[in-house]
Amino acid sequence: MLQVYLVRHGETQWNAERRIQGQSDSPLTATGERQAMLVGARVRTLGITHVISSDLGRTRRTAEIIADACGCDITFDARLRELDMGVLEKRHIDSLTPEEEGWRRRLVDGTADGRIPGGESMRELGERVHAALASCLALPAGSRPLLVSHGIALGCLVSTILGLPAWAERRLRLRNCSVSRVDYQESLWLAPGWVVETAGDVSHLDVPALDELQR
Ligand SMILES: O=C(O)[C@@H](CO)OP(=O)(O)O
Repeated sequence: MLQVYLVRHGETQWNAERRIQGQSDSPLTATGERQAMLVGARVRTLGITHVISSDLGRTRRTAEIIADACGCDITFDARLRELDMGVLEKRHIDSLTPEEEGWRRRLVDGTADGRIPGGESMRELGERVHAALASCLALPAGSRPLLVSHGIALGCLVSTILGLPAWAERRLRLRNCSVSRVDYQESLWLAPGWVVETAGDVSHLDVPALDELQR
């Protein structure tokens, strides 16, 4: 059975500052670098064969650290990028006007085609992250890939695999450098297709990361 590991990148400067990134970027903090090293130490014995990463800087750096621990090359896939959050990118969460907060809330309150001006809808995000995951099915038999991506992107992926709407991603806390696992099963008896084995495991981190709402 194909097992795919899903890792959110390490803490970044803007995560720590509660600043919206989306497809904008900021570097890992020293904490983020350490988190990535702890993921590497955890997964290096799991037989990871491929590291596939969003091409944004924070995921690239996280993937480099993990791939080094696993002795793998890295493949970059832009479909694993974070949700494009349009005109709100780079903005501090606490600086948003009520109208701007409404744009963000529309993304999480069930409007599949809602979007922040200049940004991407949850429907569009779901389509591309599922396409990226499906690509793992074409890897050689016996492959065990690890995907490095982002909070909303991975939350959307896991939520929709569970049969929840894409916007349920806000109800699933995927902290920095959390490890999730999804398996692809062919069974006719149980639910064929992707199943969630683990979501948001941080037991390998010495200090569980805070997410932007907890800071
Ligand atoms: O883009 C961001 O600001 C956050 C949102 O959750 O995502 P990530 O830090 O995982 O890229």
